[in-house]
Amino acid sequence: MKPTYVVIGGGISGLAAAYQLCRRGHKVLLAESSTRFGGWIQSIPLGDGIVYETGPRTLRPTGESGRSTLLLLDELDMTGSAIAVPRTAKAARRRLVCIDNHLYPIKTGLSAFFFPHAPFYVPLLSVILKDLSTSRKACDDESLYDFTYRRFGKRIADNGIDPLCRGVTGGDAREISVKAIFRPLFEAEQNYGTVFGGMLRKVKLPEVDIKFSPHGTEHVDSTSPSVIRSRKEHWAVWSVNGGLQMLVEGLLRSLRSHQAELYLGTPCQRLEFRDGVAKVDLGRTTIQTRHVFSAVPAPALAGLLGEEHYVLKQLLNTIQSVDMGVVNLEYEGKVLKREAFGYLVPSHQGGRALGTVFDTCAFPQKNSTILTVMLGGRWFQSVFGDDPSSDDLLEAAKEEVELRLGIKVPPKRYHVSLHRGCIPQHTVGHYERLVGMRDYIRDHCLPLTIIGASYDGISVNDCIHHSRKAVNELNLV
Ligand SMILES: Cc1cc2nc3c(=O)[nH]c(=O)nc-3n(C[C@H](O)[C@H](O)[C@H](O)COP(=O)(O)OP(=O)(O)OC[C@H]3O[C@@H](n4cnc5c(N)ncnc54)[C@H](O)[C@@H]3O)c2cc1C
Ligand SMILES: C=Cc1c2[nH]c(c1C)Cc1[nH]c(c(CCC(=O)O)c1C)Cc1[nH]c(c(C)c1CCC(=O)O)Cc1[nH]c(c(C)c1C=C)C2
Repeated sequence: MKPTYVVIGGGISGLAAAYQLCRRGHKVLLAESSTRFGGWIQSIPLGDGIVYETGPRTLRPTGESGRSTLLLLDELDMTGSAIAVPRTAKAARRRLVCIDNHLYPIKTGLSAFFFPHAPFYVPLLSVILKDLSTSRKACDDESLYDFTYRRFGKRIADNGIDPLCRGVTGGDAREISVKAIFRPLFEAEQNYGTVFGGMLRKVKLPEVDIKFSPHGTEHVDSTSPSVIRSRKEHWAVWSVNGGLQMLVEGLLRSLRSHQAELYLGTPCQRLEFRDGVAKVDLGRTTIQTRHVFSAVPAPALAGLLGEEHYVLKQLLNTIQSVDMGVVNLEYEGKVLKREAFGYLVPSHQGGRALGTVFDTCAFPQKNSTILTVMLGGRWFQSVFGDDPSSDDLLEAAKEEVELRLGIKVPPKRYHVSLHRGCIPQHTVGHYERLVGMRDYIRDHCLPLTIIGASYDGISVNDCIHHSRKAVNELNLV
């Protein structure tokens, strides 16, 4: 009889790992502490066909991990359920930055190249020249802000990179590792001296793509119908009909058909390792397994380990996450003056919002306009205190859309979420600490694999890709 492998955490990372284990013919037990699967992926259907996303909403089709998710969609027989925004659509292309309550599109055309425009106020040509004339600083890592300030100048760092970082990590570019967002740019400087020079050489040498890849080169099948479709139709971003939760449902269907044991309301309470066997304490029962996949946030895993693993616990506890208020606002008819993906607010503008997504520009829903205001992030405590109410968050979101978008009418419906610790912060030195964690696990022969947004990337694509890769790379019996 085959041994049962245990996965703890039923977010997308845990589900993807369990799915891959099942595909490889293994028996799986998946334990999730909450009352639902999906983790931060949560789509709320309102009954009349309208769906709100309270977590992720768009996926990129490109890159190794982007193609992994498309391949998964095909494997789940869900090829037809993808909904996509082409690169030519304003809802994908136009990303706005808010400065002094004005919304400026980030221009990349010829005029932006030669003439200064808000929000950068410098021609892009001078940004390139600054990079080409700045000498290399050899280092293992640097903050995203310091890197871009040094190579591209203050305006790009303050009005481009700082808001971009808020719009991806909810965090502060002065703390986030450049490798978390711009690893190819960082490596271009380290390997070739300048970013633009390095990127040009990368274009000429296809194998450099492999070198830049932070996590190896697993082949993803490019004959996948969804990958082919995404290229033919020039997808910029995509989602799933009915919301990203449908991807979770697809994985669950497959897991059930493989007789995986799926437990909700079952927190792992302790993890012990002895003689190459893991003891997983699930409260009601304790399971012994040859290998456990931890897909819970890093500090949650630290809390499960005994003091004998003090060094690993300390490393895991360095990966802290930020809190976010997410407020979905729905209006009757069209209330936006222009189509766009949404806007971001640089940190130097202060305020409580990180930015707002114009959901229905990308994916129209009936006659409604749906906006999602993202609040707080790294600044959550300082702007909302310890314990804001849903009303506080709703008021902050309504004030935000009135101030920046001129929307004075009350929303027809809304949904408020307070996501505690929702986005892990990959701060300067993260990837070196990650090596330390994996070395510890290997050197102590722990039958443990760490997967999830805390480690190798926060996007849904990265979570899926690295979970499946982790299963493939292990020599399981
Ligand atoms: C508001 C928001 C917007 C986002 N937007 C995007 C986007 O547009 N595109 C994109 O690609 N990504 C986006 N992301 C990021 C992405 O959604 C997450 O990084 C990803 O879903 C994390 O998945 P995970 O499975 O690694 O972790 P989680 O979703 O955190 O799952 C971990 C699971 O472990 C469970 N757990 C915790 N402790 C225990 C325990 N002791 N025992 C058992 N179970 C336990 C938790 O309940 C949870 O279900 C967004 C995230 C947020 C919060
Ligand atoms: C305003 C805050 C946030 C918005 N989305 C997120 C936050 C914190 C979370 C988030 N968004 C994306 C990812 C995945 C990153 C990835 O590597 O794919 C996460 C964790 C997608 C994303 N959002 C923006 C960009 C540039 C990306 C990368 C993929 C893509 O190009 O689409 C920018 C952005 N985020 C938000 C807005 C309003 C916005 C731009 C206007 C909301």
